[in-house]
Amino acid sequence: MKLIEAQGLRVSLGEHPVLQGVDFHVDPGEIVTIVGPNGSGKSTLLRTLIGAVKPQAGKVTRKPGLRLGYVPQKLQIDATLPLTVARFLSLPHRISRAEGRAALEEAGAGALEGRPMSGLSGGQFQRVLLARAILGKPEVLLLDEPTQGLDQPGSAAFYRQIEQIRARLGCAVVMVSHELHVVMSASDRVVCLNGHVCCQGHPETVAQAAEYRALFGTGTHGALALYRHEHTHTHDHAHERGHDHAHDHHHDHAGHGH
Ligand SMILES: Nc1ncnc2c1ncn2[C@@H]1O[C@H](COP(=O)(O)OP(=O)(O)OP(=O)(O)O)[C@@H](O)[C@H]1O
Repeated sequence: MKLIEAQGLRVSLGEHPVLQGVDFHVDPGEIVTIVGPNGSGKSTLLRTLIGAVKPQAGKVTRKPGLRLGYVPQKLQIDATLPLTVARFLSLPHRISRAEGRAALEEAGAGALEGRPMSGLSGGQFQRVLLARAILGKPEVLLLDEPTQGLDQPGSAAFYRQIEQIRARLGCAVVMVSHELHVVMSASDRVVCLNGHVCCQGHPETVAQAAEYRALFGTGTHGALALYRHEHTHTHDHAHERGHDHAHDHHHDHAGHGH
């Protein structure tokens, strides 16, 4: 059974049509990444999936009793509220110190326990929200641009943490990300959104798709270079005729840059 299934979504915000004819689903345990240009409706899709935005047409079906963990891109909290990270985690359900620590550790925010919420950076804040989401033992974890502001090694480390969380909880993960290079290798499925679903599938398939290339160009170093690279590897040992060929392509693309 699918954890979440959306069919024919149409969402307008104010006068602005944001999503049209969007179908989307989440299977148990999979990592799905939503990519797309700025303003393409990625955050709106996540918010519609969790029920925070009502679609004008279409419907979202969630498995009855589904446990969701949602980490928004931003969340306003009152800066004058004296609230430590540990206290924030035990609202509204009390948790033990050990549970709080373990969740922070798992979210990559181990050192933040005693810090005031109001003093956290955007990235630290999201880690704390992730820790809070983990405490709810979600079946689906939805993350809106969780690697924003991280450098490349930082994001790669973050994706490894997400995979560990998935392995331990067995949860599905739906993420929005701009970081094509890292995303492509960390996802089971990529959905490319631009108001509608342009293309979707296995990361490699999407990276090669004409619709994806039209949006992101062929200068997405990582995404394409990564796969060229893997491709040459498989041929390295095989000593096939195709080897030089693949190798040439690799340089070709790297050379084209943007
Ligand atoms: N409350 C709102 N009222 C009117 N328009 C809105 C509202 N919220 C978002 N929008 C518009 O809807 C469109 C989609 O926004 P959304 O945040 O879903 O895009 P996104 O793909 O997540 O963008 P980004 O990559 O920049 O985060 C944008 O053009 C945005 O300006």
